[in-house]
Amino acid sequence: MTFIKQIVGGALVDSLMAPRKLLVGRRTAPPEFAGMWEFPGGKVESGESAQQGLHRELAEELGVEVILGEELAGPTAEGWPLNNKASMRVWLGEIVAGTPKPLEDHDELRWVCLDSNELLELPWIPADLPIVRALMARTGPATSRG
Ligand SMILES: Nc1nc2c([nH]c(=O)n2[C@H]2C[C@H](O)[C@@H](COP(=O)(O)OP(=O)(O)OP(=O)(O)O)O2)c(=O)[nH]1
Repeated sequence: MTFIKQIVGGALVDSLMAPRKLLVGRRTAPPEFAGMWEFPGGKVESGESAQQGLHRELAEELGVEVILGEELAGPTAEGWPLNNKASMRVWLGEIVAGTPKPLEDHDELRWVCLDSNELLELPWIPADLPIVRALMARTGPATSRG
C-alpha cells in the first residue's frame, strides 16, 4: 500500500453564507513552488485530525482563527491529488479572529473575487487548478449572493 501524505488547505472566503472573495497566498518555498499561489495550509501531523491540522496551520501561517464550513470534496477520500505522494483535503472557512498576515511560507496574501478572471489567471500551483475551478463552481451563481 502506498502511503499518501495528507495535506490540508483552507479555502478562506469573506463569508461562508455569501462567499464573494477568496484569500490566496503566494508561496516562498520550495524553489519549484516559490512565486506560485495556493490555499494556505500544510501537512497534517501525527496525532491530529485533518481539521485540527488545518486550524493549526492557519494559525501558524496567517495568525488567524477560523470556523470551517463544508469540505470541498475531491475525487478521493484523501481529497485532491497533488502528486504521486500527496493529496489535499480542502475546507471552506471564514476568519473569526485576527487579520491575516504572511507570517510563514508566503510573501503575499490577496483577497480575490471568486467570479473574476484574476483568480484563474494567477500562477497557481498547477495541481490546485481543478480545486479552484470546483470552488468557483460551488460558490458561483447557484449560490445566493445577497
Ligand atoms: N499548503 C498547500 N500546499 C500545497 C498546495 N498545493 C500543493 O501542491 N501543495 C503542496 C506543496 C507542498 O509540497 C505540500 C504542502 O506542504 P507545506 O510545505 O505547505 O506543509 P508544511 O507547512 O506542513 O511543511 P513543513 O512545515 O514540513 O515544511 O503540498 C496548496 O494549495 N496549499
